[in-house]
Amino acid sequence: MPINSFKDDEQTIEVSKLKTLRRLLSYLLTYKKEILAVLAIMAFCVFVSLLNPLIMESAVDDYISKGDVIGLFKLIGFALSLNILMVIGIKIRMYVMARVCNNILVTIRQDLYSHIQTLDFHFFDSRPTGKILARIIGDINSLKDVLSNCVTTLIPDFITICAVVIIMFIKNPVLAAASLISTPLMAICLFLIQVYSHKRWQIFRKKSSNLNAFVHEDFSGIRIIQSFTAEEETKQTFRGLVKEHRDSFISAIRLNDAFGSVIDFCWGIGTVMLYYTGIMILGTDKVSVGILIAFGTYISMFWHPIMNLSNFYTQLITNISGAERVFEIMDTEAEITDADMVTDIPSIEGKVCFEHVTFSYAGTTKVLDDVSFTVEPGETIALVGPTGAGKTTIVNLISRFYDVQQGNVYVDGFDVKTVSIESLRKQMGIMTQDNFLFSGTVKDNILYGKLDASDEEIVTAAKAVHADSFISKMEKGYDSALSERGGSLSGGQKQLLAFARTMVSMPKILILDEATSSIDTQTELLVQAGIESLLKGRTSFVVAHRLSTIQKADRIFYIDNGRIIEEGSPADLMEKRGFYYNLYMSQFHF
Ligand SMILES: Nc1ncnc2c1ncn2[C@@H]1O[C@H](COP(=O)(O)OP(=O)(O)OP(=O)(O)O)[C@@H](O)[C@H]1O
Repeated sequence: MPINSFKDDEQTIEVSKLKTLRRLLSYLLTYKKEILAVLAIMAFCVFVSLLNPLIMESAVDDYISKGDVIGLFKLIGFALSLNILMVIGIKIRMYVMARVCNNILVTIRQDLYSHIQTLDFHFFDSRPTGKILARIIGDINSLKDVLSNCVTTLIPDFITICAVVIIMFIKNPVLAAASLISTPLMAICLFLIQVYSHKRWQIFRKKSSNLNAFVHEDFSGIRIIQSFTAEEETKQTFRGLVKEHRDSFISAIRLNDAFGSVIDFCWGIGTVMLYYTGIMILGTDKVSVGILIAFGTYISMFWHPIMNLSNFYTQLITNISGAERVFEIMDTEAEITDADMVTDIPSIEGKVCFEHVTFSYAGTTKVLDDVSFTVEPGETIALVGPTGAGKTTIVNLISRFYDVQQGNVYVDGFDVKTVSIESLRKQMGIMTQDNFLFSGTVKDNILYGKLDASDEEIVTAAKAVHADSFISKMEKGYDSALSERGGSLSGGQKQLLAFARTMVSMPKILILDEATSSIDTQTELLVQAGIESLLKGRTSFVVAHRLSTIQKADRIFYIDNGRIIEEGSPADLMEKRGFYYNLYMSQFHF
């Protein structure tokens, strides 16, 4: 997957608008009863509005012209009652549809969120978080009106148009043909406009997404920006993105305006033709004043729904690209998934074996090249080597965050591709340098390691890694609230808390990827002691640049250029005076 950033527009897959709309509308099926009720109300409203011109015709031709005042008042009373009922019906319809549509948005949002959680690192590596947010929030919001108007506009207006056309042709084909003469012109113009309009709205959504991605990235890194006084540069980038966003909107909205103008123009032609023809043939046996007045109403009853439909269509064109973007992610399949008929890995001992593993992220440059090793249960392995050598990649493959292209990774003799990912990762504890903490209490954060952990287990884990002392000093202890990413804690405290989170899960395999980098030397000694006692008999992989943290490792793998080029106990490697020895000497300046 190519890497996308806020600077690049996302590449979306072209899907037919009809297919997208059908898929969106399928969500309405869950609310059949509500939709049927709304349609029944709408049918009543259409019936009343179609009856109104006939009542008017009758009022003129049957009552006013004959001076029948009582009859006229009765007719008005009847029409008034029907119209009041129609207004009540419209209110109920609006309430029901608002509820249905909001429920559907909740469902789509939940579906999308759940699906994104199943996606693997490849997906998250390839796009900024802000662009994912844009789809979950903005794009889904844009679907509300489309859904609602599909039921309240599309169906009743379509029925109204058909009914009006039929009534007009039944009452007087000549006047009907004159009134509708401009419809073919309208159809051609609207078709041409929509082709360009859809493209422009797609561009607008991509620009919104870029802006979202930038703002998210910018505020996530605001401390860096302020410390390097780079505010002016980021302001300029922001200005550029806002301008692109605005321009793309203006370009798209300009075409939207064209829809209304075309309809107004065609409506005007139809009205002129109706009255011209009507006046020419007025007084002949089939054209009375009442019919001409009724046609005047019918023509607006024909063009009003057309205008509504065109507004709906504009809205559809504007927002369908949001639906396309939402469904595109829903259709994205994780590359790392459980195989068919997968089984859970049983409780493991912790043996890890790499067999001729070759791996690359993008399928081009080899990051690991024919790596083989076996680690026995309970062994502590330190991975050292220059930056970018492939240390993190090795530990990522053990947890199956990526799949190897060649060779195999085994845990307790099970190929990691053949067991369920959940059962595998549940038995591992992974700590990275970026120890992400969530907003919530200290306790909530530790519970992420084991959701059903008791208070006692939480405190034991925290004590084991010496996090208990600083947590107890906090105002509310384990119930103290943390801000986003643990912003209220020091770097070292964040790491100790992340340690406690990992410890509480009692993993059989522990991965510490630069996990002690923010801890001061004094704390590091304490943590080291905690880890040693707690992880006795557990397999652990420690990626470390600070060699002081790995002196008690059973074996050290020196990685360079995706290969293990030196391996042995710390003492053996020191004696060998090879790569590790040189690294050690350079760090401790002997
Ligand atoms: N998600 C990724 N997508 C593409 N390439 C990646 C990704 N992660 C790492 N790489 C590349 O793979 C190579 C190995 O990276 P890795 O993180 O395994 O190195 P490392 O030895 O852990 O480095 P460090 O000590 O600096 O953490 C690097 O060249 C890096 O640029």
